[in-house]
Amino acid sequence: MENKMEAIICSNVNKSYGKKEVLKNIDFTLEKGKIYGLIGRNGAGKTTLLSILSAQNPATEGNVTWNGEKIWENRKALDHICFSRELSTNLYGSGVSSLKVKEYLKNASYYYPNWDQKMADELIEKFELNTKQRINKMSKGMLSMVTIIVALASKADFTFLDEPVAGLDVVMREYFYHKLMEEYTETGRTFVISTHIIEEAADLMEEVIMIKDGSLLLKENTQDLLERSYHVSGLAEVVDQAAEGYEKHHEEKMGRSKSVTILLKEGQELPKGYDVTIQPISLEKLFVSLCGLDD
Ligand SMILES: Nc1ncnc2c1ncn2[C@@H]1O[C@H](COP(=O)(O)OP(=O)(O)OP(=O)(O)O)[C@@H](O)[C@H]1O
Repeated sequence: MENKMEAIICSNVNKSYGKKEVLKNIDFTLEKGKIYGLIGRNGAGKTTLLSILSAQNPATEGNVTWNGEKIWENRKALDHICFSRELSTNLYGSGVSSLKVKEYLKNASYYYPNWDQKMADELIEKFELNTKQRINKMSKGMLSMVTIIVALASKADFTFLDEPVAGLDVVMREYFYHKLMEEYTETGRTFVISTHIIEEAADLMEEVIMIKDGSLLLKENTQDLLERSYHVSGLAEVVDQAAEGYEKHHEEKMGRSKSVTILLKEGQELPKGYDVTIQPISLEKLFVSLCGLDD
């Protein structure tokens, strides 16, 4: 199949609600054929960003383009973009919550031009969903299943999922990760997945997009990022000497001991010759170091 997928470019996007700036100068490119992990603390701006990237919400300033075209009110561009929003049982006023699952999926099938009913049916069966059930009678995990079905069956080139595994049990989470990888490998679609369960999904993320207080903290290949991130611990004064000149985060003192996370810059090597312990760090720990309470 001809690969027609192109990049989505987010240029200097700002979003304010009244005086509150929720997104500040977000500037990045989503390349075709990648799985991105979008991580940030509660309220960091992840959902707002995804809603702007899919033209469900207007930016206050800045632009989002697909294949060079602005996506806002652009049906052609939006045919290639799916943001399967988190459902809840009390979507007041939207009319969605009183729909039966099959009605909700039917609507989605009309909206997405490449809708794959076979895939939707397969997922419904695996998730053991009763499609006659109304959205407002479903459990949190079941609601996640419905949003996953819409995302995968949409076949959209750029597909965004907002905390897709919220409420799913571990068996279903594993199944979702497996299905996502399978779909990604077969089609080369682009996925952006926000999640708070970082470690579980870390292996899936080719790139990490980290948002902190509405700003883009980093966007980097996951492997590269982890290969330059280390935890240094030992006697406080020795750690201070060893970490001199490095980008430091999340310094923690415990009596005479201390630990710090360092991020190597390009060409920088690990400290040598100091009596300290230097260990690689997990993505989750790195996230806490960069976005945690103490920094
Ligand atoms: N419609 C709105 N009106 C006013 N403020 C809003 C609105 N939607 C979001 N916000 C605010 O924008 C900020 C970012 O919210 P957003 O939902 O994008 O964060 P998030 O990173 O997805 O959080 P979480 O991980 O908790 O889901 C929050 O401070 C939130 O209160």
